This record gives sequence, structure tokens and C-alpha cells, in this order.
Amino acid sequence: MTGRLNPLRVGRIDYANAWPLFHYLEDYTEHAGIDIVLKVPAELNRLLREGEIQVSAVSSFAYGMNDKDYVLLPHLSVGSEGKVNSILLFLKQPIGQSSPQRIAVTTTSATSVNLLKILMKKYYELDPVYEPAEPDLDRMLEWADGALLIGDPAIRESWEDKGLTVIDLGEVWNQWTGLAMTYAVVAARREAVEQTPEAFERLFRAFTASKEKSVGDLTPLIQKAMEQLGGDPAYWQMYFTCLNYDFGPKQQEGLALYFRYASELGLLDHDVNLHFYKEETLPNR
Ligand SMILES: C=C(O[C@@H]1C=C(C(=O)O)C=C[C@H]1O)C(=O)O
Repeated sequence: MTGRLNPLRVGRIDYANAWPLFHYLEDYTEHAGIDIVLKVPAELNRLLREGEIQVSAVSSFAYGMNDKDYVLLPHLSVGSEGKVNSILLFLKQPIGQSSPQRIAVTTTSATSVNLLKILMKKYYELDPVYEPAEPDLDRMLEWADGALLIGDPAIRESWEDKGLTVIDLGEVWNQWTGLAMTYAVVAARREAVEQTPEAFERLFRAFTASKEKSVGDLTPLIQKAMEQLGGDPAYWQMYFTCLNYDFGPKQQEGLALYFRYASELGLLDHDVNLHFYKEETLPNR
């Protein structure tokens, strides 16, 4: 044996936005050594924190809360520089006409709920009350002035015409700051990486290969998206192209500003450092 006692439990976000990271992952790990746990982001955030899974695509905000216990797998993320198309605030009235007092926020998110709070406070200079709710737009708007949805439910609602004002949080963030925004990162529990470094190296290579193959030819993902979620090829081509799966200096700069604002507003109680599992032994990092 190679020091790999148990399969690594790997959290996979159950939304189309993360497909490129995962679509070929099991092919590249040869279906050995990993168990995939498919959940919405908030569930994965909890499972990783509790050590029920060792590595996961999680909300970037969840990494920020636990940066001392986690390390990042380099070059992997879900983000956008501009429109994200699936992190949407649906409002009954445009903000210029009437300020929302109560906003229902999906229980599935961590990054976007806090991004909304940052944008409301600092960009729109508004202070609504936020109430967590199951991601069901019609029910949310029975009692709220606006509702935040993410992922596939946001995509489905963006195809309906309910006479609502729709705000794309990735677009507002980019117009305001000029920067990219990163919604999810791939994080591992530090002690798990230390216990089985070879298993993580294999997993990291498989993630990178899955991402490159997915982005290199979107056709299979577009086909799957149409079968599972509807829409047409042009929509999905646009959707996967607006998203970005790298985590280079540009993405890190945007996320660092997000974390700074989150700390300023008391959404995080400490400053966040980005630790990468491979580079962390290098000096001056
Ligand atoms: C792009 C998206 O980003 C997701 C948003 C998340 C959050 O708000 O916590 C978490 C994971 C991301 O995959 C989306 O939901 O559509």
C-alpha cells in the first residue's frame, strides 16, 4: 500500500457552475482512492469543517472562516470577472424606486450572502434585514422584498419572466471594484494533507486535468447541462465561458479585497491568509 489507508472523501458542489472541476475527476483518479460527496455549498462547508470530508470545493467565505485549519489546492476556483449569471438578487422593485427592507437569502450559500451584504452596505449604502430561506423564489417573495438565489435554481429563475428586477452580483462587484470575484475554492483539511500527501498530489493532478479537459472542449458539459437543466447550447456556452476556474493573481486580488471588506463589516472576525498546500514551505509566503 502507498500510505493511502482510506479513500479520501471529496466534496463536490451539486451545481453546474462547478462541473468543469469535477466532470472528469474520477476518470483521472481511475475511480480509485476517492469517494465523492455531492451536496450544495453550505452543506459541504459544514462537512469539511467537521472533518466528515477531507477536501472539497467550498464557499470561499468558508475558507476565510477556517483558513488556519485549511490549505488551498492551487489554480482551482469557481469565479468570474463580471457577470456570473447564477448569483442573482431578484427584487420586486428596482433599487432606485424603493429600498428593499427584507431580503430572503438562500440557505445554500456562504460567499454570495456575504457578498450581498458587502454590496448593500458599501456600494448601495442600504441596510436591509437578511433572512435565510430555502431556495424557492415564489415562496421567498411572499414575505420578502427581494431574494438571493445561487446555482441551478438561480439559472432556472433567470429564464422566467416574473417582472422582477434581476441583479447579477458578479457584475456589480466587477463594475464597482474593477476586480474578479471568486465564489468557491478547493480546500483541504491541513492534517489530512499532512497524513497522506501522495493521495493529495494525485487528487490535485486529477482536478487540474479535469479542469483543463473540460475547459478545452465544453461540448460534453453543454450537452449534459441541456439534458439535466434545459436551455440551449448558446446559453451554456456563454455560462461556462463567463465562469473562470483559475486561481491566479487576478482572482486572488479580488478575493483578498472581498475578505478585507468582510472583516471591516464584522462578517469575519480575523484577517484571512491564503495558504496553498504546495507552496507553503517556500520562504516569504
Ligand atoms: C457561481 C456560483 O458560485 C457558488 C457560490 C457559492 C456561495 O455563494 O457560497 C459557493 C460555491 C460556488 O460554486 C453559483 O452559485 O452559481
